[in-house]
Amino acid sequence: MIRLGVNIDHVATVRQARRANEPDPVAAAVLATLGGADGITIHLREDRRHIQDRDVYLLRETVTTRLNLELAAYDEIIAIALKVKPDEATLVPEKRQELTTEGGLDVLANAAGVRGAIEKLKSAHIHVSLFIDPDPAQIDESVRLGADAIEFQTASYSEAKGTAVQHELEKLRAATARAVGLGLHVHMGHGLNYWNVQPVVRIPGVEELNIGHSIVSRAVLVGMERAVREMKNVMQEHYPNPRKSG
Ligand SMILES: CC(=O)[C@@H](O)[C@H](O)COP(=O)(O)O
Ligand SMILES: NCC(=O)COP(=O)(O)O
Repeated sequence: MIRLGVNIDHVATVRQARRANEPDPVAAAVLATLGGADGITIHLREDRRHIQDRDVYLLRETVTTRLNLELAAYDEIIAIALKVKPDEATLVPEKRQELTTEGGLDVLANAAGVRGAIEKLKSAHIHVSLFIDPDPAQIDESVRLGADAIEFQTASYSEAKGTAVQHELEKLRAATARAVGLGLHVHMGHGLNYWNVQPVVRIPGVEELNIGHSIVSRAVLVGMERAVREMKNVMQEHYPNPRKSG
């Protein structure tokens, strides 16, 4: 079965709306875990618009599953990662002016910086993933740079309309097959929700999905534990079961 990493960034977005102390992402992580989350994902942005340094340190102490820290390759943030030692670090692109992450990290254009970041993180025995487009050249370079895993950005798929949806799904299927063939662990994330996740869990070779905004949006209405449980149920219901296929 595919693991679910719950991204709790936007619990912190609600807190930061008033620069208050609640809702606490640490409490959200406990509830997400009770709901069946296989890991917790957080994005410590350079502009600290949501997750704060304090959240990262406390979550390292309290997360009992896997802590995945998303970060851009800024020296300051890498230094925090080396201190905190998350189970996994996912290198992502980042721009202050963006509303949310836009596309995948261009590991070809940023090879030197990405290689340096990977070397530092792996020297601290942190599993490294690269958040990239489902593109053969990006996959091949990720292998050359020494990544343990890649996370295909699914924004292009989640924002697709009409016939483009199947085209984007096919890109994800082909990219996953290529990456698995090259020995990479394959994750996916960005813009996945309770409906568009269904075809994604049927892609052979995907090991983990990182889902945040749609789960937090549901959690605002029904609570985090139930929102995560419902996502796990959708993933399990649509995951290909060899026994079912007869
Ligand atoms: C990399 C990615 O797609 C998300 O995990 C990331 O966290 C998005 O950034 P925001 O959560 O700040 O929108
Ligand atoms: N890397 C994707 C992630 O962690 C969550 O993205 P989203 O579901 O908040 O769009």
